[in-house]
Amino acid sequence: KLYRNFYQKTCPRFDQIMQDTTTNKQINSPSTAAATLRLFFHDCLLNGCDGSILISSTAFNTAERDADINLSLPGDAFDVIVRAKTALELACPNVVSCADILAVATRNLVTMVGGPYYNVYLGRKDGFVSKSSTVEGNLPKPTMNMSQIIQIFASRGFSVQQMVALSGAHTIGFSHCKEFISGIYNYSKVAKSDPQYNQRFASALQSACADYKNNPTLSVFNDIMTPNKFDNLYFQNLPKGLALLKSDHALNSDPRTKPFVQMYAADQKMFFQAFAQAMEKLSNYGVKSGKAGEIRRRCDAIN
Ligand code: HEM
Ligand SMILES: [Ca+2]
Ligand SMILES: [Ca+2]
Repeated sequence: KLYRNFYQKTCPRFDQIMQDTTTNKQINSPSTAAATLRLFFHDCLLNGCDGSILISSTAFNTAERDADINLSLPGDAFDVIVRAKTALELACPNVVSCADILAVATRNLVTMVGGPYYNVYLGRKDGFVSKSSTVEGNLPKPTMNMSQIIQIFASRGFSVQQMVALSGAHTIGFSHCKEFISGIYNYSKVAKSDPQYNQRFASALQSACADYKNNPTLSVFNDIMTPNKFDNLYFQNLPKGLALLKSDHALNSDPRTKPFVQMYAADQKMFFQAFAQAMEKLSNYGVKSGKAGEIRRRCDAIN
């Protein structure tokens, strides 16, 4: 259903325009890569990779992006999509879908910050449905237990190993204090084999988040070692007690996921291969073709 050179005839400058737009945006706003990767993940898990996350609410419909969990999706991620769409509409009107733009922008940005390249096949149509009421339970939350998280991925055909590889996305970007605040005060000292928060890390987080109730924008890097570089340091941090979210910690303590954490911590090449494969699979998940979708004129509204 998807093709490597889908826009070759209809929009020959597609690749170039995508490359220019993502590069400019990332240079001017370095948080764009992580923002867009999370946006893409949240798009694909609901209704497949169909740009449903890009739709704005109207008087008649509260859209996915206004569900609680999506309110923290940064404006920079939406902005890079709007910029690419604007440039593409000038070059080849009514041809390129917002879903394709989001998939390619994500790949370009991941590669730009040091991550692996993977192929993104093209020809996705944009979906007609985006409802905030369908979001709950369909996206992982740090408070879920590992069985719940595994189930969210398994129901979409992703193995435990692929879920762990995809979680390596937390090698870039940040989390708001409210996402991990409960863990940094009542963390317990446990056996060396299963460290929870490193004590100094927990105190640093406590001071970084001291004022979070007054200032809900306070946030901390997901990977304190190399926050802006896509690498395997996220996995190396976990056994050291330097994971930020409860769900990150859990990857290293649950026997189902720990072997993969160890593997990717030891070997960045294996992580990159697994991540690239899993991202290619995610990019194809639930894509729409034919009458099941459309080419949106604006990414934030159904035609
Ligand atoms: C495994 C279960 C997962 C859970 C529980 C989880 C949860 C979270 C939470 C709570 C945040 C912080 C959001 C904020 O405060 O703004 C976050 C950030 C992020 N997540 Fe996940 N996530 C998971 C998996 C994934 C996957 C599979 C990807 C992508 C393939 C991903 C990509 C990201 C990125 C890139 C950020 C940083 C966003 C930014 O800097 O703007 N996450 N995640
Ligand atoms: Ca979607
Ligand atoms: Ca990193």
